[in-house]
This record gives sequence, C-alpha cells and structure tokens, in this order.
Amino acid sequence: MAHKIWNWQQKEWPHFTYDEDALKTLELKFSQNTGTVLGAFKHVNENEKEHLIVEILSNEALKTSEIEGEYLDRDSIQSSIKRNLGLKVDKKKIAPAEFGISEMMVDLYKNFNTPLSHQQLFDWHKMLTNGRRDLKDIGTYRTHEDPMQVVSGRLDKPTIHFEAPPSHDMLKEMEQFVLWFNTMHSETEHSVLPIAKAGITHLYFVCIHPFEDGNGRIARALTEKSVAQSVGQPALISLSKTIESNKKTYYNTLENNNKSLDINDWLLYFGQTILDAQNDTLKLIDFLIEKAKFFDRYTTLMNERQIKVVIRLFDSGYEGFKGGLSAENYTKIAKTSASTATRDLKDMVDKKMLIKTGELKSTRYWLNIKY
Ligand SMILES: Nc1ncnc2c1ncn2[C@@H]1O[C@H](COP(=O)(O)OP(=O)(O)OP(=O)(O)O)[C@@H](O)[C@H]1O
Repeated sequence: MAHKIWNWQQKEWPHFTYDEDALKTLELKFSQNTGTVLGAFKHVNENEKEHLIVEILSNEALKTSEIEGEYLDRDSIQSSIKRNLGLKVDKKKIAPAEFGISEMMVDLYKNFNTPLSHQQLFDWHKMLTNGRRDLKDIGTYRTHEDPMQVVSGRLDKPTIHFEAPPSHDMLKEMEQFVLWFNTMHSETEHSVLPIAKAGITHLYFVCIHPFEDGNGRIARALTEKSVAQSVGQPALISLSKTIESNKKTYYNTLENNNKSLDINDWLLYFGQTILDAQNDTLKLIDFLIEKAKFFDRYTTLMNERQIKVVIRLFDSGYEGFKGGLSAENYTKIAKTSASTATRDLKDMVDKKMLIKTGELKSTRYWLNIKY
C-alpha cells in the first residue's frame, strides 16, 4: 500500500482522541439509565428474571448473527441458552451454529467480570466457528499472508472499506489491545467514562480484525463486556438488536472513522446506540412486570382457551402481536369454532383484559396493558 490511509498506520496508533465535552450528555444519560434498569430489576420476580435473561441473550445471539447475514433458528437458540445456563436439560438436537453462538453469549454473561485474556477470545472464536470447515485458523489469531480486507459488492470488482494490519502484527497488536482493555477497566481507572470505553473497545478491536472471521460478533461481545465491567453487572442491553435495526449507519460510521485517530463521530453514534439498547431493555422489563400483573389479576377469570391465547400474545413481546389479534387468529390459536371465539373475546373485552378496535372484518383485539 503506497499511502498511509488507515488509522493503524498513523504514528499515534492506538491512541484514539475525542472531545470529552461532546460526550457528556450521553455519559450522564447512561449512568441515569443504568440506575433505572437496576431499580426496575428489583420489581421483577425470580421466574421473570430468568425469562428476561434468556430472552435478551437469545435475541442478542440471533441479532448479532443477523448483522452478518446469518439467520439462525430462534427456538434452538433459546433451548441452547437455557441449557448453557443450566436451566433446562432436554434432548433437543441443536445445530452447531446455534449451539456455538449461545455458548458464547452465556460465557460472556457468566464471566463478564474476569479480565480479558487471549484465551477467552480464542474460546469465543472456537464457539463462533463451531462446525465450520472453511477456515485455516480457528481459536487463534489469523496467520494468512494475503491482506485482511473488509469488502462489499461483486467478487470481481469489490469495494474495499477497510484494510487491517498484516497478520504478522497480530500477536503484538493483540498483546497491546488486551493490556489496554484490562487497564482501562481496572477499578482504579476513572479517567475514561463508560460510553467512551465501550466505543473505543469496539472500534479498536475491529480495526485490528485479528481473526479470519467473526470479528464483528466478537467486537460486539467485547462491547458488552466493557459495559458490564463499567456497571458491575452483566450488561443485558439489546446492543445487536439496536445496531441491526439501523445497520447501514453502523457500517457507514465505521467506514468514516477507520482512518483518523479522532473518533468523535463514532463515539457519538455508538453512545446513542448504547442508550437505545438500554432503553430497549427497560421496555422489556416494564413489559414483564405488566405481564406478571396481568396474570395475577386475570388467571382465575380465564378459561383454558383464553389463557392459551393470552400466553401467545405475550410471547410476541412488547412490540405486540403483529397487526393486532383477529377473531380468526383466535380460532386458530385456541383451536376452536368461530362462535366460541366470539363469545370468549367478548367476555375478555367485558372484563377489560382486551381492548377492541375497528369494526366488522377489521376488528382487532389488544392486551389491555400500558403499551
Ligand atoms: N469500514 C469498516 N472499517 C472497519 N470495520 C468495519 C468496517 N465495516 C465493517 N466493519 C466491521 O467488521 C465486521 C465484519 O468482520 P468479520 O466478517 O470478521 O465479522 P463477522 O462477525 O464476521 O461475521 P461473519 O464472519 O459472519 O461475516 C462488521 O461487523 C463490523 O464490525
């Protein structure tokens, strides 16, 4: 490469700079949100807490894979997360990709507090590449001779978005990175605030790009480790879900921040992403609290069909049952006749469990909770 284009070729690498004042509002909001999440958690009973952890870890496993265009099976991931957490033993056979990502999420959750080590990164890489046969270096940093590039577009005419340092620098770079991460997250280090720590962690890691594959997923896991160490609890934020919902901005912002060591734009984008991810968790917690209240109040007033349908509605999450529940949906879920469905639904509206909107064929029913 003729010109020194990339950040790692700059003299000051890896000393990133940013404007602390510009991040102040985000850092403050982060610390307020952290308090709110911890407070809300106290209102969730043990059963619901378990549900929440499984829900968030499963979503994150799914979404971090989706960012890379890999669509995994939700049920297998949930099962595998439960098994890895020691909550469930069943004989369901789980495919290698689903098993691997679940194992990594649970390891991240359980061992959030241990200092980062090369071994932990190698283990994650092994988990992520579980079952793959197309890679040379698994569970170790890359060694291939050809340049490590992030590319898109046609194979014969690719657009190069980034080129990472050569493979022979990996040991030196990663030694430095691991040392930086652990120093930055030691108890006595207060000069850098949590959002900045997490944001630098992500960008710094993907710019080294130390593995043959899986660098994005490991970078997002490391970000969650950083947040967890800053707050002293597993992060449980919907980071990958939030990134995935606006993937283009994620890639564009990375691309605009991989040349200079001044990464202010990146930290502003990523800080807001972390806040959105925290807010998503808060909504989930509120939703679970509402769910528990709903069942406390109404379980004895419902027949078996009604309970089955209500469970199905809650399973759709706080975003709700797509388009609302119709009488036809009800007959299908409860496996009942149209006339029974009409009677059950009217009863639930009368008891204020459901809210009815629309008329005739466009009549829809919604759970009567605060959403
Ligand atoms: N222009 C860029 N500069 C620096 N990093 C980038 C850029 N564009 C994308 N990235 C990062 O590189 C990651 C992709 O790297 P890599 O392919 O090794 O990861 P990932 O986890 O692979 O998944 P998969 O192997 O399934 O593609 C993205 O998720 C993103 O974090």
